[in-house]
Order: sequence, then C-alpha cells, then structure tokens
Amino acid sequence: MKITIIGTGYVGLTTGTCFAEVGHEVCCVDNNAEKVKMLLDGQIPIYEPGLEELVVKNVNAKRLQFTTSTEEGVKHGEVVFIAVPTPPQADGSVDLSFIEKVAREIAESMTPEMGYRCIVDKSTVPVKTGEKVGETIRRYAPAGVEFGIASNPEFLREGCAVDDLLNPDRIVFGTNDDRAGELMQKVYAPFVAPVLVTDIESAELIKHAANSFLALKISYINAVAKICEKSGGDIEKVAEGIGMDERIGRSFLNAGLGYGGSCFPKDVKAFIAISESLGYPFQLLKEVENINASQMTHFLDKIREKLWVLQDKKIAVWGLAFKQNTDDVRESVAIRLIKQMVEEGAQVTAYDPEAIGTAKTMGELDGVIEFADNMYDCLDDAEALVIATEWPQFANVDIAELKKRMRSHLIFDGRNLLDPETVKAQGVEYYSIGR
Ligand SMILES: NC(=O)c1ccc[n+]([C@@H]2O[C@H](COP(=O)([O-])OP(=O)(O)OC[C@H]3O[C@@H](n4cnc5c(N)ncnc54)[C@H](O)[C@@H]3O)[C@@H](O)[C@H]2O)c1
Ligand SMILES: O=c1ccn([C@@H]2O[C@H](COP(=O)(O)OP(=O)(O)O[C@H]3O[C@H](CO)[C@@H](O)[C@H](O)[C@H]3O)[C@@H](O)[C@H]2O)c(=O)[nH]1
Repeated sequence: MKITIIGTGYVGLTTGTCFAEVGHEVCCVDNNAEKVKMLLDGQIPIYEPGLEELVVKNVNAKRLQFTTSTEEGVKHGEVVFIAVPTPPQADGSVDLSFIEKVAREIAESMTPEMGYRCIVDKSTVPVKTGEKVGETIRRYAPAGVEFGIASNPEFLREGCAVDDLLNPDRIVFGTNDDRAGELMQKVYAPFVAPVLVTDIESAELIKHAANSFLALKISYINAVAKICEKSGGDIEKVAEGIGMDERIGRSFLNAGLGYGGSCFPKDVKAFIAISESLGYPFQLLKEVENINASQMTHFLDKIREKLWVLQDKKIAVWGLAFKQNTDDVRESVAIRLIKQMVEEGAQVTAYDPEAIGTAKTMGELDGVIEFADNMYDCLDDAEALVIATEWPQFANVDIAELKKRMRSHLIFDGRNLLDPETVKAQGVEYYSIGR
C-alpha cells in the first residue's frame, strides 16, 4: 500500500525504509532540503547498522522515495505518518510546535478529491495530542476532506533499529475510527508480531509509560549498585539473581553511568510534566531522575578520590555516544563527564568507534579535547582510562597492550564491561559501578 512519512530522521527514515522492505510504496518527506538531497544522492545521514543497504535496495526497487514537499507526500500516501521531533521545553513539558505545524501542512495539502487519509502520529507525544491533531486538521483542511486519526508509538532502539522494526516485540496502535483501524491493520499485515489495538489516549500513554518504566529499571539497579558498594555486594550477581525471576527479567538492569540519549531523559521529564498537568505529582519518576543524575557525580567522585586533582592529568576516555552501536551523542553521559573533567583541568583524549564525527559537529568538545583514531592510540601516556559507553569492543581490550601504552595503569569502568578479577590479576588498578 502507499504510505507517507513526514519527518525523515532516525524514526522516519528507518520506519519508512522498513515499510518499503516489507513491500509498501513509501514516500519520505523532510523539510531539511540538505538531508533530502543527501538521501536522493544515496547517502545516509545517520549511522544505523544495516540501514544503508536497505535504503539503497528499496530505492532501486522504486519502493522508497524522498521529497521536501508535504503536498506531494499527502497526495502519495493513503496513510500519512508524522515522525517529527517533540523536544523538551525548559520546564520539561513537550514542545509540540513541530507536530502542530505538520498537522497544518497536512491539512492544507488535503483535497476532497484525493479521498480518505489516515493521519498517524508516530512521534512520542503527550496524551491527548491525537485529539489536537484531529482538531487542527479539521480547522485548516478544505471542506469535504475525509480523514481519521491514529496513534502508533514507536519502540525502536537506536543501534538495532532495523531489527526492532522488522521483528518487533509488539505493535501498538490506537484509533477511534474504523477506517483508520482497517488501514493500520493493512500497514502492519506483513509483520509477524502481536498487535495491540487501543483507543488513541491509551496508545499515547503506553509510549511514555514504557520509556519511564525502562528508565525506572535502570535507576533502580543503579540505586542497588550504591548499596552494593557500601556493603561489599556485587551488582552484576545481584542483577543476575533478580533478573532470573521471569516477572522481572534481566534486561535493563545494567548498572552504569545512567541513561542518556534523545528519548529517556526527555520522555521521563515529559511524563512528569504531563502527570503534573493532570493533577498527579509523579514523585517516583522524580526520584528516577535524581538517581540518574547522581550516577555521574558519584562516578566523578571516585575518579577524583583516586587521581586526587584532575588538573593537568592526562585522561583517556573510551566512548562518546550515549550507548553502543550508534553515532548519536544527544544527552550522552560520556560527553557530560568529559566536559566536567575538562572544566577541572584534565587533558582528555577520547575515542569512539562511530561518534567522533557527531561529537565534533556538536561543537562543544572540538578544540577542547583530542580525538584518537583507535582505542589503543587513545591510551598513549594516559594516567587513567575512563570507559563511558558500552561498546562491545571495549570489553575485549588487550590488557598487555593497554599497559604498554598507559603511563599509569588505572581503569574507571563506568559501564561494568570488564571483569574485575581478570583485570586486577594483570596488575591494573580497577574501579567500576556497584562491585
Ligand atoms: N530516535 C529514537 O530512537 C526514537 C524512537 C522512538 C520514538 N522517537 C520519537 O520520534 C520522534 C522523532 O524523533 P527522531 O529521533 O526521528 O528525530 P530526528 O530529529 O532524528 O528527525 C526528525 C526529522 O523531522 C524533520 N522535520 C521537522 N519538521 C518538519 C516538517 N515540518 N516537515 C517535514 N519534516 C520535518 C527534521 O528535519 C528531521 O529530519 C520524536 O518524537 C521522538 O521522541 C524517537
Ligand atoms: O540496562 C541498561 C540499559 C540501558 N542503559 C542506558 O539507557 C540509555 C537508553 O538505552 P536504550 O534504551 O538501549 O536506547 P534508546 O535508543 O534510547 O531506546 C529507548 O528509547 C527509544 C525512544 O523512545 C525507545 O523507542 C526504545 O524502546 C527505548 O529502549 C542509554 O544511555 C544506555 O546506556 C543503561 O544504563 N542500562
């Protein structure tokens, strides 16, 4: 079927490409002309494993096209997805101006002749946004147009987005309109996954509630890690023991520097703001945020305790991305940690397998720290190594090579990637989280 996606970023591009991969004819719209030009030239603006091959394959098969014209997009797709940003405002509430603008543009592109359109919100939005999108389209569209509204939250994780989209745990959509419901069933018919159909409000809430729950799991295990440190327990064993209970599960119980990225920090904040606006102060989530913020400061205290003063200390940092397998540095704890160490006078050299380019583009670190070409060059003459992102290759470090390169053999592992006993047995001083 013919599908349009408005907003060709992480979500729009990967979703559009995967819809094309399962046989739909997809038109991706973006108002960033440079991005569209890149895509038309066969270049992928983001790093996402497996995505480039699928884009090229589906463009060649004429199932995937790109344009800057919303009008063209609305004309193309019977189902029109909105996948534009929903950034946080200073008070934590969601900036819905991108959504409102797209809703207006869709409305102005619709004509009675083009037939029914199902407008689907895929961006992460506060409950009741679907209702507002419907009102906006009704207000700005010409008389006689037919449309329905649906909410279809996206659960993909960066770094494994293609697999998450092609093999999802579940598909959730909400609508109060039968035709929209039928079209959404058709969109997802090629996917093998349980489908949950709800009302619009529940679908919107599922997204914020799911992300907040995952963030809560991370903060919970990080709080338990602090108790481990005070009592002599080992957080890895504790997480394993907790996670063996099927009701809890082992995933998202990795203690570390806390959660970052473009989703959890903003979505937890948004859910707190949404709840507050509805008259419920979500104290539990405020504590989730407090614990998350304390992870980095607590880790920095450990570094200060061992290095005494950071002024003029040469520190190697492995990791810039907010997590493994991505070049995304938005809300990256690694970057915040580096900035704080630099502020205290440390000389930082950083390495990341994919995120050096994006970190440089961000501008905050360029000229402030050095970037190394590989993980071992990063260690030359360093007095300490800080592991800030959970890239799997860091876990396979050759300790003998590390010892040759570093001036003193000290590792602060913010992601518990290494085995303390193995590292210490090779004569390296080693500190991690909760063990
Ligand atoms: N990144 C993720 O992992 C992820 C996962 C699930 C949900 N989400 C949610 O999906 C939404 C989009 O996130 P993202 O990470 O893809 O953002 P992004 O910034 O990577 O992409 C958004 C795109 O929308 C385009 N855009 C903005 N206004 C437009 C307009 N009027 N017309 C056409 N294009 C327009 C931008 O140019 C940009 O390319 C957000 O609500 C986010 O919370 C993100
Ligand atoms: O046990 C864990 C798991 C993750 N993290 C951190 O949590 C953050 C987020 O990780 P992850 O969830 O893997 O990445 P995202 O790509 O941000 O994906 C989340 O946010 C997306 C956007 O809403 C959702 O679609 C996904 O379902 C949700 O997992 C990263 O900083 C990780 O380092 C931990 O500290 N411990």
